Amino acid sequence: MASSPKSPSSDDRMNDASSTDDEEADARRTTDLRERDAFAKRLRERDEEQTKKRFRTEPVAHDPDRSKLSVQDLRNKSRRVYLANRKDKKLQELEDELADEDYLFKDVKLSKREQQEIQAKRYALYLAREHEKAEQMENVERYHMPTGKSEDTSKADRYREDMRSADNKSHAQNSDQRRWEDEVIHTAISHYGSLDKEAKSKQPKYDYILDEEIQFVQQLTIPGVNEILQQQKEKVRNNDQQEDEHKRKQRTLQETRKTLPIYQFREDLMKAICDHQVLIIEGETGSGKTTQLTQYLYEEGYCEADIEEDEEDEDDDNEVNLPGMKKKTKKKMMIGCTQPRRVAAMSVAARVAEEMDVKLGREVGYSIRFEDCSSDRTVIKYMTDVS
Ligand SMILES: Nc1ncnc2c1ncn2[C@@H]1O[C@H](COP(=O)(O)OP(=O)(O)OP(=O)(O)O)[C@@H](O)[C@H]1O
Repeated sequence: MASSPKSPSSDDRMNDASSTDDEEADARRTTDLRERDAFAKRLRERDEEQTKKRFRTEPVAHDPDRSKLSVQDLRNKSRRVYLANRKDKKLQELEDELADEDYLFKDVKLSKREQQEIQAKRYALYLAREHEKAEQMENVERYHMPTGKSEDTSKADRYREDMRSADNKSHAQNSDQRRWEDEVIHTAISHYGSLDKEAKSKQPKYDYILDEEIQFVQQLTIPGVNEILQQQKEKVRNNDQQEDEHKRKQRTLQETRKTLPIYQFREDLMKAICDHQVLIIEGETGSGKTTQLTQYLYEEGYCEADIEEDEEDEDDDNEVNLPGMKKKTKKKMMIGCTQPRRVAAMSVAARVAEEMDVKLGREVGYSIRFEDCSSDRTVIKYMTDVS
């Protein structure tokens, strides 16, 4: 016999209703919590996107080379990076400045100095850009000739080596190319032990001073008053010394002239020359015939002769010229001396110029084939027979 299902009592119905309500409330809470978390996550992500991160704390990979770097190396590297950035900044500034000047003073008439300044800036910018281009060409991957020096040989080389590995990845510290170079360099260097090795190692080691450093220091050093005075004194002293030296040399030359055999016959020779039209003088070689006789004649006044002129000089107002009276003027004459060889003519002329303390080619000169080293002032002239 089928029994009819038992209809739920009012209590049961109430219980059922309350459990359903609880479940719904739980589900709502869970959903709320999930939505809150999602919202908080979205907010965090958005904030992160909008925040500028100045410092990224990334884990530093262990680099064995890094630990070898000394503080000085690090300083150098940091300085290099700073200088590179600074250069870019300064160039940009210069470019902007020139653009501003172009824009502002395009139609204004600038003074010469201002124009020169702008031109100088433009030229500096041009040079800097060209330098940059050249640097880019340097970075092109290519074979670098090994220098044959180890890295700690010199500061300059170390710097170059460093730049090389930074420029070119294929030349990095552990690359094949680099290892091969190091190996070749190592085999090319001989190592010998020495007895005084210990003593040498105790000697103070000096660092290389680069030219740039010297210039840098010199530029910073402004000479003081005492230094300027010292420099001036030194200049005066040098001039005095030079003058003294010149005087001493002249004195020696004049004394040497007097020691020549011909010197003691000077008076007799001058008299004989005065009395005779043609004179043959015979003397030992080196006795002074060529160098001294010409000078004696000059010193006796044979280069200046009184010449009588018929024409009256109109320019000279002070002189009274009577009609028919002949006027006497001084005229420069030249003493000529022939030499068998061109070299002899040149050499003797140089010696006589030195003894007379004049410049070769002025008062004393020479004339040889294809070359005439004399002037209107020349009074003693040496020449070869054909010239
Ligand atoms: N070019 C010279 N540089 C230095 N000294 C020179 C030069 N020419 C001549 N003398 C010096 O001058 C001196 C006189 O030389 P000089 O030529 O006048 O002699 P010389 O009698 O003409 O000889 P020679 O008969 O060989 O021509 C020489 O002893 C020599 O010491």
